[in-house]
Amino acid sequence: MRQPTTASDNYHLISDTPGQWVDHTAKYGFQDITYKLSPEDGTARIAINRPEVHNAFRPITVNELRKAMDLAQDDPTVGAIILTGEGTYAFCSGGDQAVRGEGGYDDGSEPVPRLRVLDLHVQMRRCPKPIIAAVAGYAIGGGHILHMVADLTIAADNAVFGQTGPRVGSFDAGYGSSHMARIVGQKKAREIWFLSRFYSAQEALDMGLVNKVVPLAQLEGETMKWCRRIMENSPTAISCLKAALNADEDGQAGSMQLAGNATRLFYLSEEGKEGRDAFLAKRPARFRAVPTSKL
Ligand SMILES: CC(C)(COP(=O)(O)OP(=O)(O)OC[C@H]1O[C@@H](n2cnc3c(N)ncnc32)[C@H](O)[C@@H]1OP(=O)(O)O)[C@@H](O)C(=O)NCCC(=O)NCCSC(=O)c1cc(O)c2ccccc2c1O
Repeated sequence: MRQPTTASDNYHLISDTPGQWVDHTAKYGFQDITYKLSPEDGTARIAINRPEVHNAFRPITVNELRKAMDLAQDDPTVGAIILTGEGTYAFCSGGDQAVRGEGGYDDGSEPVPRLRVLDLHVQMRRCPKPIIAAVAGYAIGGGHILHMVADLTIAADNAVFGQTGPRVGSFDAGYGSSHMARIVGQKKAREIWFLSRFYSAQEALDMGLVNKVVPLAQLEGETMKWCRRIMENSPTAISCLKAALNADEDGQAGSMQLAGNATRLFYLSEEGKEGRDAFLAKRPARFRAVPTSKL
């Protein structure tokens, strides 16, 4: 008699080879990040590339990340987005303290100092495609928040996680606090912020901060395996699930994201199209005559 088995999902058959990356960094004039696509896998790879400061971000970096996220979101060939850091020593060490000015980060690229990374967080939440953080080395401060805001995190066994805000006179009272508490619970979130100590990859796994820990050499392959599996699945189902999982935490904006999915699906239905077609033909709509109106 056949026995039920976890292998019946065929997950073990999915390749964990690295992506075949095509580098689009120069095409978009990016200087602080790299932007690559693996067309065969339908995956975009966005990486912070400031190794001299352990991939700390300045306004230029954040604005390039926002642009790259837009590119990946609007590219119909992309179904999964990897967010990572170049090199193996740091995913990201947070906001670049050397350009922390009065009232925000200021590298001279914008007219006023801003905390633009908060806009990036919102953009990542609203992106209908899954974002997977691949973390090698330090994910600290604002870098730690970036991986938390991503939908999934694969960590290398050399990863180190933590907040430093209270040590450097900063705090993130947005997703960096509330989303963290949803992930690890209120007591643990208070510990992470109030003590500002660092945690190993295994400790992060134990508290649900990351999805999987793998040897450093397997980080890219494992991340690609997750992306390939996601690409096998229904993009609409995944997009609606992301919106649903965000919805209660994101309040009205979260409901709106979910509602937008509903409207878009309705537009694809015969009933939705009948309303448009009737208006354009200047005739009464016959909603009840089309196959999708059987509620
Ligand atoms: C990550 C480290 C623990 C690594 O330590 P290590 O000893 O290995 O390396 P060094 O400290 O010697 O660093 C080498 C080199 O890099 C520079 N550097 C590292 N991180 C940064 C950084 N974040 N900003 C600027 N420069 C950095 C370092 O100065 C060295 O330069 P040299 O010229 O001396 O070679 C350790 O580096 C570390 O603890 N880094 C700082 C982590 C940190 O405090 N990050 C900022 C937290 S606050 C934040 O990120 C933040 C950002 C936002 O945009 C917010 C927005 C809204 C609300 C809150 C925000 C927020 O809190």
